[in-house]
Amino acid sequence: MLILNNVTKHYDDVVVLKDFSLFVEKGKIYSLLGPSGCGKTTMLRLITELEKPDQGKIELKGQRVSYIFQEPRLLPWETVRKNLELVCPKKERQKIDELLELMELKEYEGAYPKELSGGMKQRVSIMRAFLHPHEILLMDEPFQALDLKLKAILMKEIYNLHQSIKNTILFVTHDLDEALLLGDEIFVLSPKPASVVKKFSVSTPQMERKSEDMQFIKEELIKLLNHAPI
Ligand SMILES: Nc1ncnc2c1ncn2[C@@H]1O[C@H](COP(=O)(O)OP(=O)(O)OP(=O)(O)O)[C@@H](O)[C@H]1O
Repeated sequence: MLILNNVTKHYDDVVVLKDFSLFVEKGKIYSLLGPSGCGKTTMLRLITELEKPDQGKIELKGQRVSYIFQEPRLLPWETVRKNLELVCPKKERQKIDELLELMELKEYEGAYPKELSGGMKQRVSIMRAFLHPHEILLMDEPFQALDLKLKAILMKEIYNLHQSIKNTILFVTHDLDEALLLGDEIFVLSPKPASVVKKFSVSTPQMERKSEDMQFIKEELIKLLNHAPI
């Protein structure tokens, strides 16, 4: 469980979050859908404790946090394998080989980040986030720079990994289709200062979601977002 209780955060005279509250249950995927600049990244930074709220409280209850950023952020002077080993406890290193196989990057384990394409680097950073011991995974628009095919593959892989370790995922995006494909719960955020405008639960399992089944929620989301263009 993760609770944000009436959190307020401002930078100089800009109020980014005001009385922001969120209740997150263990083991679910939450899509947080909100317009650009509404304060999504700020909220994630507060959860990682990189920043402190001005008011309110964030309760992590001892859970560890892992993070997938918008861009890969790998250590450029280390190989793919070393980038992964650095976050992975020694006794769990066999997982690195399993993941390299799964992500079809085994033959690149000795390569340096500059030798990889953007999509390959983002795959390594996804592996790294899953190898880092955690209960809560924060994903900050991780598919932004990727083409549609790779995005679909990675979303499926992230879902499969989530199913195997049952982590809690907070997935921040401004892409309606991404939010609908991955979330068990979808929270629509207002423009800055962000607040939760509406919540939707999606009961259809992720791998069985077809666009026609999602049409109703999609139309509702579009109506809400039309008041806050994304
Ligand atoms: N360190 C900072 N100092 C000053 N202002 C900041 C800082 N970090 C964020 N902001 C401001 O806070 C607001 C929210 O930024 P944030 O990055 O949290 O939004 P976001 O919803 O993640 O945006 P995007 O979808 O474009 O990534 C923006 O107006 C931004 O300029």
